[in-house]
Formats: sequence, C-alpha cells, structure tokens
Amino acid sequence: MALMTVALAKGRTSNSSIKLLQSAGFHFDDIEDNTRKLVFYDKERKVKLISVKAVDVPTYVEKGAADIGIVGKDNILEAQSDLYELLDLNFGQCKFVVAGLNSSLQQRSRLTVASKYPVVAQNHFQRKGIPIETIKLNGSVELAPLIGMADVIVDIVETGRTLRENGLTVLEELDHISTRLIVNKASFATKTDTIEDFVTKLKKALEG
Ligand SMILES: Nc1ncnc2c1ncn2[C@@H]1O[C@H](COP(=O)(O)OP(=O)(O)OP(=O)(O)O)[C@@H](O)[C@H]1O
Ligand SMILES: O=P(O)(O)OC[C@H]1O[C@H](OP(=O)(O)OP(=O)(O)O)[C@H](O)[C@@H]1O
Repeated sequence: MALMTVALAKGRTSNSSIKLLQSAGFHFDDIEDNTRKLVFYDKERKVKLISVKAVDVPTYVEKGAADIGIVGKDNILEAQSDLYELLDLNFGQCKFVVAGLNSSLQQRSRLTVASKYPVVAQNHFQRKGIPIETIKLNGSVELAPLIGMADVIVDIVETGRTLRENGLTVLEELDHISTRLIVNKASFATKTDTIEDFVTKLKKALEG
C-alpha cells in the first residue's frame, strides 16, 4: 500500500483525534503529550502524521501536501478549499453564532463584524442581503463589540461562558461545527483503496 499523509489539527481537538486514530488501530511513534515533534510515523501501516495549526489543515490537504486532514468544520468553511469531506467525527462540537449586545442588530443599514472567520461572516450577511465590513481578528473576538470596534461578532460558541461573562448574547445561530475528515481530490483518485481502508477503520472505531 502507498504511504499516506494525514494532517492533524493541533489544539483542543488533537487529543480526541489521536485517541480515535489509536482505537482505529493506528499507533504513532513518540506521540506523547507536550512533544514538540511535528511528524510521526505508523511505519507498519505506512501512515505519516503531520501536526499543523488547525486553520492550515485545509491548505495542506488542498495542495496535496497531505492526503487526508482532520479538522473542524469552522476551518473548512472559512478556507473554501476544493476538497472532499468524507466523515463527521462527532467531537469538537460547537456552533457558529452572530453575537453582540442586545441592540446590536437594530436600525443599522451597514454592520461592522469582527471575526476570526471573515469569509463565513461575509457569506452569512450576503445571503441576508446586509452589507458588512469585516474586521479580521485572531482571538478575544468578544472584546470588539464591548469597546465599540464592531457592532457584532461571528464566532464559535461551545458552553456560552465567554459570551455570558462579557455581557454578550447570541443574536443568530449559524452552522453546527464538529471535527471532519477531509481528503485531497487527486489522492482520492490515485490512492482510492488506501484512503477507503483508512476511512472504513475510522468509521468502525466511531461506531464501536
Ligand atoms: N469552544 C471552542 N472554541 C473554539 N474552537 C472549538 C471550541 N470547541 C471546539 N472547537 C473546535 O476546535 C478547533 C481547534 O480549536 P483551537 O482553539 O485549539 O484552535 P485555534 O482556533 O487554531 O486556536 P488558536 O488560534 O488559539 O491557536 C476549532 O477549529 C473548532 O473546530
Ligand atoms: O462558549 P465557550 O465555551 O465559552 O467557548 C467559546 C470561546 O472559545 C473560543 O475561543 P478560544 O478559547 O479558542 O480563545 P481565543 O479567544 O484565543 O480564540 C471561541 O472563539 C470563544 O471565544
């Protein structure tokens, strides 16, 4: 079988991803907590695992640097990459919302929207026919409406605690998010058996 490369999102979903791979029978050398290594091998099953920043996973997969990616739907939607999404892995559950102060959406012909996900924000308001200006931030997005830099935010909500503690409320609920398995289109054509075998093993592990 051909060597296959899997790009795995670092961060809060990485432990669940590694556990799922282990229960599907993949075991990578030296993959301990807190390691600074970025490349791991399951030599027996000919799988190479690369650990990359979540936001970059779709890029690695679209460019063919990885055959498969394991990453949140948020980053897939934002990247708008040309790839296949084959499996919902069901962890990393959260949702996209529009949030702000209660009055944020009222009586405005044009909105300023702060987000880590400007493409998702733009697409949402475009569908509604509302022109917006986006401000791209890389974190602590909830601050933007509090200091008057934006009218609303488009961000991820999991428990709701961050919004609550900053006096913001959910104004609209958008897409449901969870971790997905994505595949490079050319790899799927040339390594079909290897990829299907990998997907089947993960599916069984999810069911088990
Ligand atoms: N409460 C949550 N906040 C953010 N992401 C969450 C949450 N719950 C689940 N996720 C999922 O976990 C993925 C990784 O989140 P994480 O915060 O580690 O990455 P990140 O956004 O790249 O972080 P950072 O930019 O702080 O390094 C997200 O892309 C999302 O799919
Ligand atoms: O609904 P909650 O459970 O409170 O989680 C949602 C928060 O988690 C994420 O931020 P993260 O922790 O990744 O920090 P960041 O500000 O650096 O993006 C997200 O952007 C929200 O701020």
